[in-house]
Amino acid sequence: MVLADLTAGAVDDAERRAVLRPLAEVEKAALARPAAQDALAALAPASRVKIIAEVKRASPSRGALAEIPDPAHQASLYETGGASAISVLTEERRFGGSLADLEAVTERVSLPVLRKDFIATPYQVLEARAAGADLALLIVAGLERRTLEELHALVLELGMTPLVETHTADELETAIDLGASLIGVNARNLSTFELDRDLFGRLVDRIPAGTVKVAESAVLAPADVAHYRAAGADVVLIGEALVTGDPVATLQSFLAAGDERSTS
Ligand SMILES: O=P(O)(O)OC[C@@H](O)[C@@H](O)c1c[nH]c2ccccc12
Repeated sequence: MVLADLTAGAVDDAERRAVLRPLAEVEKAALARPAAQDALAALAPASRVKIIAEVKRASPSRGALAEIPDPAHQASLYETGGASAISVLTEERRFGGSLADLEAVTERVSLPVLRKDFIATPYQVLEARAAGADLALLIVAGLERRTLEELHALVLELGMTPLVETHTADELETAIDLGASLIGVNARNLSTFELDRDLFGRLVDRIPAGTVKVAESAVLAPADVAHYRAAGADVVLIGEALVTGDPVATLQSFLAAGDERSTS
């Protein structure tokens, strides 16, 4: 199973980092940071769709996407283009990211920043905060229930916002049980890499009012943003289209597409 491999690899890499930088040290750095931003407020439902713009060099399903020699510059273009938050892929093996990318981005932009990785240990959550992240991704499919609960609690304890990612009705139920305030539905199955752009629309009615709803992946054109917005997305998370095209112009056209009233 691919998701299990990705998670095992990410945990392995974190264990290697922990040899050089023990947990107590990272914890100290995490607690010394100024408070995390209120990402939930930044992503709250509004008259306009909001975008989490992702810094992403590659992916196992799409291969190499963009070099991104200066991730902080890329993120600052996202800020200029009207993004509401930034996502930084820190997984090294298949996505070509790093914690250094995350740190560079949090130093440069004033928007809330998400650590996008296969987080499965408290160490990785502490690393996220120590690097200045305001949000941390937790993928329901990749985690045992107890671990998910522990990590969710730790993210909150550190003042960050968990983005709880789901891909099935069962996973969504788990996210809701957890009390997640920010729930994502990923159109991409992380084990088969198949895409289902209509999944968000099929699951959205199960998400309780008061939860911020994020549609993740598969936005390549303005019409895809309009599609997710019409289905009820408060926020859309976009990577590939922003790293392969002009980030500012693309964001502006995507935000405008979200304004269009659906006729169906
Ligand atoms: O590049 P896209 O199709 O716009 O997708 C962005 C984002 O949703 C995707 O990178 C993603 C969603 N969930 C993840 C979990 C791990 C790694 C990556 C992801």
